[in-house]
Amino acid sequence: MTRLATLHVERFRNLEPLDLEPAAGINLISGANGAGKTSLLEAIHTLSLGRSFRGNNASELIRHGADDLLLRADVRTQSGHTAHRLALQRDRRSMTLRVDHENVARLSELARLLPVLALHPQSDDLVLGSPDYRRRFLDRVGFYAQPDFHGIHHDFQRALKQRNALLRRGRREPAWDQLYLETARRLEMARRSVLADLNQRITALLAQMLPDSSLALRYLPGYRQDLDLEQALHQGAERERDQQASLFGPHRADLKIALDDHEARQVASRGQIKMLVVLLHLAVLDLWAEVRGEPAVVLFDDLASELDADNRRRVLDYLGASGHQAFVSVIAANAIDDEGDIQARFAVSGGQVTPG
Ligand SMILES: Nc1ncnc2c1ncn2[C@@H]1O[C@H](COP(=O)(O)OP(=O)(O)OP(=O)(O)O)[C@@H](O)[C@H]1O
Repeated sequence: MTRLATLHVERFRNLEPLDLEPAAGINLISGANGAGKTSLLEAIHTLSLGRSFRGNNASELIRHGADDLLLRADVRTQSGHTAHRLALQRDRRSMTLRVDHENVARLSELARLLPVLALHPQSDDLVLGSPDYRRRFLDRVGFYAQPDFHGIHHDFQRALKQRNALLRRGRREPAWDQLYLETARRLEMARRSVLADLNQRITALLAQMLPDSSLALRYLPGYRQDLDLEQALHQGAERERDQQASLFGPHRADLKIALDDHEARQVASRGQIKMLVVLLHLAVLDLWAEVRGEPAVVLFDDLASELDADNRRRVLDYLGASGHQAFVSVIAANAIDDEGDIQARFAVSGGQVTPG
Protein backbone atom coordinates (compact mmCIF):
# COMPACT_ATOMS: atom_id res chain seq x y z
CA MET A 1 0.00 0.00 0.00
CA THR A 2 1.07 3.60 -0.43
CA ARG A 3 1.80 4.83 2.98
CA LEU A 4 3.88 7.28 4.83
CA ALA A 5 6.57 5.24 6.57
CA THR A 6 8.39 8.22 8.06
CA LEU A 7 7.75 11.94 8.30
CA HIS A 8 10.26 14.66 9.10
CA VAL A 9 9.10 18.24 9.67
CA GLU A 10 11.13 21.39 10.32
CA ARG A 11 10.05 25.01 10.70
CA PHE A 12 6.42 24.31 9.82
CA ARG A 13 3.75 26.37 11.67
CA ASN A 14 4.17 25.92 15.44
CA LEU A 15 5.62 22.41 15.19
CA GLU A 16 8.91 21.64 16.88
CA PRO A 17 11.27 19.64 14.61
CA LEU A 18 9.81 16.18 14.45
CA ASP A 19 10.45 12.66 13.20
CA LEU A 20 7.47 10.37 13.11
CA GLU A 21 6.96 6.74 12.23
CA PRO A 22 3.24 6.46 11.66
CA ALA A 23 1.35 3.18 11.62
CA ALA A 24 0.00 1.81 8.35
CA GLY A 25 -3.61 2.04 9.57
CA ILE A 26 -5.29 4.66 11.75
CA ASN A 27 -3.09 7.19 13.53
CA LEU A 28 -4.89 9.20 16.20
CA ILE A 29 -3.53 12.67 16.90
CA SER A 30 -4.85 14.31 20.01
CA GLY A 31 -4.21 17.53 21.87
CA ALA A 32 -5.73 20.75 23.16
CA ASN A 33 -6.86 23.68 21.02
CA GLY A 34 -3.92 25.35 19.33
CA ALA A 35 -1.56 22.46 20.13
CA GLY A 36 -0.58 21.81 16.51
CA LYS A 37 -2.78 18.88 15.45
CA THR A 38 -4.03 20.52 12.28
CA SER A 39 -0.50 21.72 11.56
CA LEU A 40 0.69 18.12 11.53
CA LEU A 41 -2.01 17.14 9.03
CA GLU A 42 -1.21 20.23 6.97
CA ALA A 43 2.45 19.20 6.82
CA ILE A 44 1.46 15.88 5.21
CA HIS A 45 -0.92 17.62 2.81
CA THR A 46 1.75 20.14 1.85
CA LEU A 47 4.26 17.42 1.08
CA SER A 48 1.82 15.90 -1.40
CA LEU A 49 0.26 19.01 -2.93
CA GLY A 50 2.58 21.90 -2.15
CA ARG A 51 -0.08 23.71 -0.14
CA SER A 52 -2.26 23.35 2.89
CA PHE A 53 -5.97 22.55 2.88
CA ARG A 54 -6.39 25.78 4.87
CA GLY A 55 -5.92 28.33 2.10
CA ASN A 56 -3.07 28.99 -0.18
CA ASN A 57 -0.78 31.38 1.66
CA ALA A 58 2.51 29.50 1.67
CA SER A 59 4.30 32.10 3.81
CA GLU A 60 1.93 31.39 6.68
CA LEU A 61 3.14 27.79 6.75
CA ILE A 62 6.73 28.79 7.48
CA ARG A 63 7.33 29.01 11.20
CA HIS A 64 7.26 32.61 12.39
CA GLY A 65 10.78 33.99 12.44
CA ALA A 66 12.17 31.30 10.09
CA ASP A 67 13.08 31.74 6.43
CA ASP A 68 11.97 28.41 5.06
CA LEU A 69 10.31 25.12 5.91
CA LEU A 70 11.39 21.55 5.23
CA LEU A 71 9.26 18.44 4.89
CA ARG A 72 10.54 14.98 4.12
CA ALA A 73 8.96 11.54 4.02
CA ASP A 74 9.65 7.97 3.05
CA VAL A 75 6.75 6.59 1.11
CA ARG A 76 6.31 2.84 0.68
CA THR A 77 4.10 1.07 -1.78
CA GLN A 78 1.88 -1.97 -1.36
CA SER A 79 4.46 -4.71 -1.42
CA GLY A 80 7.02 -2.62 0.41
CA HIS A 81 9.40 -3.23 -2.49
CA THR A 82 9.33 0.32 -3.79
CA ALA A 83 10.15 3.12 -1.49
CA HIS A 84 10.67 6.75 -2.35
CA ARG A 85 12.00 9.63 -0.38
CA LEU A 86 10.07 12.85 -1.00
CA ALA A 87 11.29 16.24 0.12
CA LEU A 88 9.85 19.71 -0.15
CA GLN A 89 11.57 22.87 0.94
CA ARG A 90 9.99 26.26 0.53
CA ASP A 91 10.90 29.80 1.34
CA ARG A 92 8.71 32.81 0.77
CA ARG A 93 9.41 32.91 -2.94
CA SER A 94 10.20 29.47 -4.20
CA MET A 95 9.82 25.79 -3.64
CA THR A 96 12.32 22.98 -4.17
CA LEU A 97 11.03 19.46 -4.69
CA ARG A 98 13.02 16.25 -4.56
CA VAL A 99 12.22 12.64 -5.23
CA ASP A 100 14.95 10.20 -4.20
CA HIS A 101 17.41 13.09 -3.82
CA GLU A 102 16.89 14.32 -7.39
CA ASN A 103 15.28 17.70 -8.01
CA VAL A 104 11.93 17.48 -9.79
CA ALA A 105 10.11 20.36 -11.45
CA ARG A 106 6.49 19.41 -10.98
CA LEU A 107 4.45 19.09 -7.85
CA SER A 108 2.38 16.42 -9.58
CA GLU A 109 5.37 14.06 -9.24
CA LEU A 110 5.05 14.24 -5.47
CA ALA A 111 1.28 14.05 -5.60
CA ARG A 112 1.38 10.88 -7.68
CA LEU A 113 3.68 9.13 -5.23
CA LEU A 114 1.69 10.25 -2.21
CA PRO A 115 -2.03 10.60 -2.96
CA VAL A 116 -3.56 12.45 -0.05
CA LEU A 117 -7.17 13.31 0.60
CA ALA A 118 -8.07 15.73 3.39
CA LEU A 119 -11.34 16.01 5.26
CA HIS A 120 -11.71 19.14 7.35
CA PRO A 121 -14.49 21.51 8.41
CA GLN A 122 -14.24 23.38 5.09
CA SER A 123 -14.98 20.14 3.22
CA ASP A 124 -18.70 20.80 3.78
CA ASP A 125 -18.29 23.10 0.78
CA LEU A 126 -18.58 19.97 -1.30
CA VAL A 127 -22.31 20.12 -0.58
CA LEU A 128 -22.83 23.73 0.51
CA GLY A 129 -20.17 25.66 -1.39
CA SER A 130 -19.78 27.00 -4.92
CA PRO A 131 -19.59 24.86 -8.08
CA ASP A 132 -15.90 25.68 -8.27
CA TYR A 133 -15.20 23.61 -5.15
CA ARG A 134 -17.07 20.60 -6.55
CA ARG A 135 -15.31 20.86 -9.92
CA ARG A 136 -11.91 20.93 -8.28
CA PHE A 137 -12.87 17.95 -6.14
CA LEU A 138 -13.93 15.94 -9.17
CA ASP A 139 -10.78 16.90 -11.06
CA ARG A 140 -8.59 15.78 -8.16
CA VAL A 141 -10.40 12.47 -8.12
CA GLY A 142 -9.78 12.14 -11.85
CA PHE A 143 -6.14 13.09 -11.58
CA TYR A 144 -5.39 9.99 -9.50
CA ALA A 145 -8.00 7.72 -11.02
CA GLN A 146 -7.14 8.10 -14.72
CA PRO A 147 -3.62 8.35 -16.07
CA ASP A 148 -4.51 10.74 -18.91
CA PHE A 149 -6.81 13.01 -16.89
CA HIS A 150 -4.12 15.55 -16.08
CA GLY A 151 -3.24 16.03 -19.76
CA ILE A 152 -6.88 16.28 -20.82
CA HIS A 153 -7.52 18.89 -18.14
CA HIS A 154 -4.42 20.83 -19.09
CA ASP A 155 -5.33 20.86 -22.81
CA PHE A 156 -8.77 22.25 -22.06
CA GLN A 157 -7.41 24.96 -19.76
CA ARG A 158 -5.02 26.04 -22.50
CA ALA A 159 -7.75 26.10 -25.15
CA LEU A 160 -9.99 28.09 -22.79
CA LYS A 161 -7.27 30.63 -22.13
CA GLN A 162 -6.60 31.10 -25.84
CA ARG A 163 -10.27 31.43 -26.66
CA ASN A 164 -10.79 33.96 -23.87
CA ALA A 165 -7.82 35.99 -25.08
CA LEU A 166 -9.41 36.15 -28.53
CA LEU A 167 -12.83 37.06 -27.14
CA ARG A 168 -11.25 39.90 -25.16
CA ARG A 169 -9.94 41.26 -28.45
CA GLY A 170 -13.43 40.97 -29.91
CA ARG A 171 -12.51 38.04 -32.13
CA ARG A 172 -13.74 34.52 -32.73
CA GLU A 173 -12.00 32.02 -34.94
CA PRO A 174 -13.52 28.74 -36.09
CA ALA A 175 -10.22 26.87 -35.69
CA TRP A 176 -9.91 27.92 -32.03
CA ASP A 177 -13.57 27.18 -31.42
CA GLN A 178 -12.98 23.73 -32.85
CA LEU A 179 -10.03 23.12 -30.51
CA TYR A 180 -12.07 24.43 -27.61
CA LEU A 181 -14.96 22.09 -28.46
CA GLU A 182 -12.69 19.11 -28.86
CA THR A 183 -10.79 19.59 -25.58
CA ALA A 184 -14.04 20.40 -23.75
CA ARG A 185 -15.65 17.24 -25.06
CA ARG A 186 -12.70 15.12 -23.90
CA LEU A 187 -12.72 16.67 -20.44
CA GLU A 188 -16.46 16.21 -20.11
CA MET A 189 -16.15 12.55 -21.08
CA ALA A 190 -13.30 11.98 -18.65
CA ARG A 191 -15.22 13.63 -15.83
CA ARG A 192 -18.38 11.67 -16.58
CA SER A 193 -16.47 8.42 -16.51
CA VAL A 194 -14.78 9.30 -13.19
CA LEU A 195 -18.18 10.17 -11.80
CA ALA A 196 -19.73 6.89 -12.96
CA ASP A 197 -16.95 5.02 -11.14
CA LEU A 198 -17.44 7.16 -8.07
CA ASN A 199 -21.19 6.58 -8.04
CA GLN A 200 -20.57 2.83 -7.98
CA ARG A 201 -18.39 3.16 -4.86
CA ILE A 202 -20.99 5.43 -3.28
CA THR A 203 -23.69 2.82 -3.75
CA ALA A 204 -21.46 0.21 -2.14
CA LEU A 205 -20.78 2.48 0.85
CA LEU A 206 -24.33 3.67 1.42
CA ALA A 207 -25.55 0.50 3.11
CA GLN A 208 -22.91 0.87 5.80
CA MET A 209 -22.86 4.61 6.23
CA LEU A 210 -26.32 5.92 5.46
CA PRO A 211 -28.66 2.96 5.37
CA ASP A 212 -32.13 3.71 3.97
CA SER A 213 -30.84 6.64 1.91
CA SER A 214 -30.10 6.99 -1.74
CA LEU A 215 -27.29 9.22 -2.94
CA ALA A 216 -26.07 10.01 -6.41
CA LEU A 217 -23.85 12.58 -8.06
CA ARG A 218 -24.90 13.94 -11.42
CA TYR A 219 -22.75 15.95 -13.81
CA LEU A 220 -24.08 19.32 -14.93
CA PRO A 221 -21.95 20.14 -17.96
CA GLY A 222 -21.86 23.95 -17.79
CA TYR A 223 -24.37 24.59 -20.54
CA ARG A 224 -28.04 23.84 -21.17
CA GLN A 225 -28.54 20.11 -21.03
CA ASP A 226 -30.96 20.02 -23.95
CA LEU A 227 -28.16 21.33 -26.19
CA ASP A 228 -24.72 20.12 -27.05
CA LEU A 229 -21.81 22.46 -26.42
CA GLU A 230 -21.55 23.51 -30.05
CA GLN A 231 -25.20 24.53 -30.08
CA ALA A 232 -24.76 26.31 -26.75
CA LEU A 233 -21.84 28.31 -28.15
CA HIS A 234 -23.87 29.14 -31.22
CA GLN A 235 -26.90 30.29 -29.24
CA GLY A 236 -24.83 32.19 -26.72
CA ALA A 237 -22.50 33.88 -29.20
CA GLU A 238 -23.89 37.33 -28.55
CA ARG A 239 -23.57 37.04 -24.78
CA GLU A 240 -20.01 35.82 -25.10
CA ARG A 241 -19.23 38.73 -27.40
CA ASP A 242 -20.71 41.17 -24.87
CA GLN A 243 -18.97 39.67 -21.89
CA GLN A 244 -15.75 38.88 -23.81
CA ALA A 245 -15.40 35.50 -22.13
CA SER A 246 -16.27 31.83 -22.64
CA LEU A 247 -19.52 31.32 -20.79
CA PHE A 248 -20.26 27.69 -21.64
CA GLY A 249 -18.25 24.55 -21.02
CA PRO A 250 -16.42 22.45 -18.43
CA HIS A 251 -15.13 25.49 -16.52
CA ARG A 252 -18.79 26.20 -15.68
CA ALA A 253 -19.72 22.62 -14.82
CA ASP A 254 -21.14 21.54 -11.49
CA LEU A 255 -22.12 18.39 -9.63
CA LYS A 256 -25.62 17.84 -8.43
CA ILE A 257 -25.62 15.87 -5.22
CA ALA A 258 -28.96 14.20 -4.83
CA LEU A 259 -30.01 12.71 -1.50
CA ASP A 260 -33.20 10.67 -1.75
CA ASP A 261 -33.87 12.38 -5.09
CA HIS A 262 -33.64 15.92 -3.67
CA GLU A 263 -30.79 18.35 -3.86
CA ALA A 264 -28.73 17.58 -0.76
CA ARG A 265 -27.91 21.17 0.14
CA GLN A 266 -31.62 21.94 0.34
CA VAL A 267 -32.88 18.96 2.30
CA ALA A 268 -30.04 17.46 4.34
CA SER A 269 -29.51 18.24 8.03
CA ARG A 270 -26.11 19.48 9.22
CA GLY A 271 -25.24 16.02 10.51
CA GLN A 272 -26.37 14.38 7.30
CA ILE A 273 -24.28 16.81 5.27
CA LYS A 274 -21.21 15.92 7.29
CA MET A 275 -21.89 12.26 6.80
CA LEU A 276 -22.46 12.77 3.07
CA VAL A 277 -19.16 14.55 2.78
CA VAL A 278 -17.38 11.79 4.70
CA LEU A 279 -19.02 9.16 2.55
CA LEU A 280 -18.01 10.90 -0.67
CA HIS A 281 -14.42 11.09 0.51
CA LEU A 282 -14.37 7.43 1.50
CA ALA A 283 -15.75 6.59 -1.93
CA VAL A 284 -12.86 8.51 -3.50
CA LEU A 285 -10.32 6.62 -1.39
CA ASP A 286 -11.84 3.32 -2.45
CA LEU A 287 -11.81 4.34 -6.09
CA TRP A 288 -8.18 5.41 -5.93
CA ALA A 289 -7.26 2.21 -4.13
CA GLU A 290 -8.99 0.12 -6.73
CA VAL A 291 -7.50 1.77 -9.80
CA ARG A 292 -4.01 2.14 -8.35
CA GLY A 293 -3.96 -1.13 -6.48
CA GLU A 294 -2.77 0.84 -3.45
CA PRO A 295 -4.72 2.44 -0.65
CA ALA A 296 -4.22 6.16 -0.18
CA VAL A 297 -3.60 8.48 2.74
CA VAL A 298 -6.50 10.30 4.36
CA LEU A 299 -6.27 13.24 6.74
CA PHE A 300 -9.27 13.68 8.98
CA ASP A 301 -9.12 16.97 10.84
CA ASP A 302 -11.23 17.20 13.97
CA LEU A 303 -13.23 14.01 13.61
CA ALA A 304 -15.15 14.44 16.85
CA SER A 305 -16.58 17.83 15.96
CA GLU A 306 -17.68 16.53 12.61
CA LEU A 307 -19.61 13.47 13.70
CA ASP A 308 -21.57 11.98 16.56
CA ALA A 309 -20.34 8.87 18.38
CA ASP A 310 -22.20 6.35 16.21
CA ASN A 311 -21.05 7.90 12.99
CA ARG A 312 -17.46 8.20 14.28
CA ARG A 313 -17.60 4.51 15.05
CA ARG A 314 -18.84 3.71 11.55
CA VAL A 315 -16.11 5.79 9.94
CA LEU A 316 -13.32 4.34 12.08
CA ASP A 317 -14.60 0.81 11.52
CA TYR A 318 -14.66 1.44 7.82
CA LEU A 319 -11.22 3.00 7.75
CA GLY A 320 -9.81 0.23 9.92
CA ALA A 321 -11.09 -2.44 7.53
CA SER A 322 -10.19 -0.56 4.35
CA GLY A 323 -6.43 -0.58 4.69
CA HIS A 324 -6.11 3.16 4.01
CA GLN A 325 -3.60 5.01 6.13
CA ALA A 326 -5.45 7.60 8.18
CA PHE A 327 -4.34 10.53 10.30
CA VAL A 328 -7.24 11.49 12.51
CA SER A 329 -7.09 14.50 14.78
CA VAL A 330 -9.28 14.94 17.85
CA ILE A 331 -9.33 17.58 20.54
CA ALA A 332 -9.04 15.20 23.46
CA ALA A 333 -7.88 11.59 23.46
CA ASN A 334 -11.05 10.45 25.18
CA ALA A 335 -13.17 11.72 22.30
CA ILE A 336 -12.56 8.34 20.73
CA ASP A 337 -13.67 5.83 23.30
CA ASP A 338 -13.29 2.54 21.50
CA GLU A 339 -9.66 1.94 20.68
CA GLY A 340 -10.13 -1.16 18.57
CA ASP A 341 -9.16 0.27 15.22
CA ILE A 342 -6.50 2.70 16.26
CA GLN A 343 -2.98 1.50 15.54
CA ALA A 344 -0.93 4.42 16.82
CA ARG A 345 -1.53 7.44 19.02
CA PHE A 346 0.33 10.72 19.03
CA ALA A 347 -0.12 13.47 21.58
CA VAL A 348 0.48 17.05 20.50
CA SER A 349 1.21 19.79 22.99
CA GLY A 350 2.73 23.20 22.31
CA GLY A 351 3.95 22.03 18.90
CA GLN A 352 5.65 18.91 20.34
CA VAL A 353 4.47 15.60 18.94
CA THR A 354 5.06 12.51 21.08
CA PRO A 355 4.01 8.92 20.48
CA GLY A 356 1.72 7.20 22.97
N1 LIG B 1 3.61 30.13 10.81
C1 LIG B 1 3.40 29.87 12.10
N2 LIG B 1 4.44 29.90 12.98
C2 LIG B 1 4.24 29.63 14.30
N3 LIG B 1 3.03 29.32 14.82
C3 LIG B 1 1.99 29.29 13.98
C4 LIG B 1 2.10 29.55 12.58
N4 LIG B 1 0.90 29.43 12.00
C5 LIG B 1 0.04 29.10 13.00
N5 LIG B 1 0.68 29.02 14.18
C6 LIG B 1 0.13 28.66 15.49
O1 LIG B 1 0.14 27.25 15.58
C7 LIG B 1 -0.77 26.84 16.57
C8 LIG B 1 -1.35 25.50 16.22
O2 LIG B 1 -2.43 25.59 15.32
P1 LIG B 1 -3.25 24.31 14.87
O3 LIG B 1 -4.33 24.80 13.98
O4 LIG B 1 -2.35 23.27 14.34
O5 LIG B 1 -3.86 23.81 16.26
P2 LIG B 1 -4.85 22.59 16.55
O6 LIG B 1 -4.14 21.69 17.50
O7 LIG B 1 -5.35 21.98 15.30
O8 LIG B 1 -5.98 23.38 17.33
P3 LIG B 1 -7.59 23.29 17.32
O9 LIG B 1 -7.96 22.14 18.20
O10 LIG B 1 -7.95 24.59 17.96
O11 LIG B 1 -8.06 23.16 15.91
C9 LIG B 1 -1.75 27.98 16.73
O12 LIG B 1 -1.58 28.52 18.02
C10 LIG B 1 -1.31 28.99 15.69
O13 LIG B 1 -1.44 30.30 16.15
